[in-house]
Amino acid sequence: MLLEQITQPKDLKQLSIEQLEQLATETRQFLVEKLSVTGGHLSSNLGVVELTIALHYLFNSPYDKFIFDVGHQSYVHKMFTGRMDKFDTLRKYKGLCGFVKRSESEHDVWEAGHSSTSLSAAMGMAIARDLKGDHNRVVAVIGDGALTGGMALEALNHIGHEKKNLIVVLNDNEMSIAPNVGALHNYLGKIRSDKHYVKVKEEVEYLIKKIPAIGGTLAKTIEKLKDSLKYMVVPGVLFEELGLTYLGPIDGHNLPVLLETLKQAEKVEGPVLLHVVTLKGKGYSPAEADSHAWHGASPYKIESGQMLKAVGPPMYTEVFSKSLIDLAREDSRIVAVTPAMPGGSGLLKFADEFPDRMIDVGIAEQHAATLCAALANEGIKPVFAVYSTFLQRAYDQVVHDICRANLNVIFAIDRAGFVGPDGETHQGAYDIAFLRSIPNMVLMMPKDEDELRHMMKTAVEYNEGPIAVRYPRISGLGTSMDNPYHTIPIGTWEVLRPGDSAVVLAVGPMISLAMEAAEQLSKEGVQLRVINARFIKPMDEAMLLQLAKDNLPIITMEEGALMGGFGSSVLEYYANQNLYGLRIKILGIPDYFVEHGSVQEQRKEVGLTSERLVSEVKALVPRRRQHA
Ligand SMILES: Cc1ncc(C[n+]2csc(CCOP(=O)(O)OP(=O)(O)O)c2C)c(N)n1
Ligand SMILES: CC(=O)[C@@H](O)[C@H](O)COP(=O)(O)O
Ligand SMILES: [Mg+2]
Repeated sequence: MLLEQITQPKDLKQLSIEQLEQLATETRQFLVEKLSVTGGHLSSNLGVVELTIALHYLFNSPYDKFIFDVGHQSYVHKMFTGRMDKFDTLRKYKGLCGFVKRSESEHDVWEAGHSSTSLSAAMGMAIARDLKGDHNRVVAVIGDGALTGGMALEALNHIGHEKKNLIVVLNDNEMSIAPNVGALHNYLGKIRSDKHYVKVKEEVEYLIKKIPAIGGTLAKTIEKLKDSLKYMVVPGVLFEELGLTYLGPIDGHNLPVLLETLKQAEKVEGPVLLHVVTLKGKGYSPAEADSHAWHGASPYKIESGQMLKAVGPPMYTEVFSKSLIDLAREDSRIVAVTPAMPGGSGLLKFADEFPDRMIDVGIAEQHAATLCAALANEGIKPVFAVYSTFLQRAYDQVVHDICRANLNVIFAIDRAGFVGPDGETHQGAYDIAFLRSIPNMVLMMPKDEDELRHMMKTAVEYNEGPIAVRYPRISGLGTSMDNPYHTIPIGTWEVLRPGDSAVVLAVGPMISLAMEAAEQLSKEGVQLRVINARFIKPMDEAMLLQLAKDNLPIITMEEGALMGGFGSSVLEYYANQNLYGLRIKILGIPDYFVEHGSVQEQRKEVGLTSERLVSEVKALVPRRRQHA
């Protein structure tokens, strides 16, 4: 096994081309075996095996800097940089991160998780290199999906202008998570598949070489035409026009061609874009057949390709999906908008039933947000389906185009709270803090999957401006969902369990933990009142004032950043009401980035547990009341 010989990139350099090809085969076997147990981004990594081998074979990481866009396709890079023995801990608590991670290796020079940042990073590193008088190469690997992200186009604009030496490897597998979309995708498709380009390009290049032999005025004319002739047939003319030298398209699985073209790229003065065509999922037939399903794979049986899905109540995403379809059947104004996450956001069935009312804009959250604003402006009822963490990308559009204009946009914010294996770059930790401070925004979170249905109904019926419902990346509680849809009065909380020793204002999945704690405390004579603080904004002020009158200790509990979160808004409220002297404790995600692991492990790490709540209540309730 060649793989066992590779502990550092320099070990690759001793191998022959045939051995490198053998190494590629062994690498794929390793990935398929390891990820059958851990899960992870299988199809993307299977697609970049030869590319990653070629980069480490030719260049000298970490002196030469490799930047992986998103970073979900960096497993092969991790294998060749001394971390093969850690793959059993991939995306596990305190184990190997599923994205590039500087603390893991000197070869990990740039972290990501969110898409489309690699070209900006490459440009920054190229400018820094030149300012320092260094001469290392800078190589960004960006996918065709990531290239649809606005940041990538901002960076290309700058790269083409500054003409710094850097290499952009466009890994074009025609897929984002789902099939890629957009004009850029269509353009790349034309280059990839139009044999006309290749044929005519060869003839033109042959002709151009012959010009000097023709001589005379004809040669001069053709010479003048040369550039326009070249541009007519050179694929990638878009990139050439932007100031990059375009090379390709080449087969991204053909090692000799990859090596030859990368060597050619290295000699070019200024920025180069090398267009490599790959197959997402290559080498494992289930992933080749459906690279969308195998983008974020759960553990699976290798032979059958059967993923081991958790059994039990539906994920909140599934409940969102079904309720949206139910509501859209009754209301033709409803349109769903997704920034490249139709599968993860639960919109595939919606798209099947309403193909004209599901809009995938590519990895373009900013565009998606303002598109929704304009749809609402024209009387459509847009549902912006977006992960909490990716909504961060569109913050100005939410403020400037949606909330300021007070437009009826519905935000269906999935992956709100801890997300588990994706870790710190993907935690849905900040949407409470960054949304509640925007005027006109309504923000709610259901206690269970049934309440999510009614919150969707409430959102569709709401016509006073933007309204957001956030829900977590977990299964529901198994509550019945037979109740007919009804609306919930905006800004109303509900008492789920009476109690006169202390009060907990719990948000979303924290309610289950609060009910467990209340049960435990009641055995010790402490009656914890549990309130479903289902509207984060506006809060239920009548209930807040009553709680002040009751003068019981109050604990807030949210799976969101403490800084500026729901608990903060409760503290602000009482301070603004000059209601001092209340005993209030706020529980949430502390002020640091929580790394990958399971949701349960992440909650435990930050103390979002029923046990923690029990101890905090006991600390606040006078001893005499504990035995009442
Ligand atoms: C800002 C942002 N939006 C959405 C995502 C979710 N996401 C992760 S990978 C991916 C698709 C990337 O496609 P591509 O760059 O072509 O890489 P491939 O997996 O095809 O190799 C998406 C949409 C993200 N990581 N960041
Ligand atoms: C790499 C990336 O950003 C996505 O693939 C993300 O990992 C999807 O998350 P879910 O698995 O929660 O859909
Ligand atoms: Mg792709």
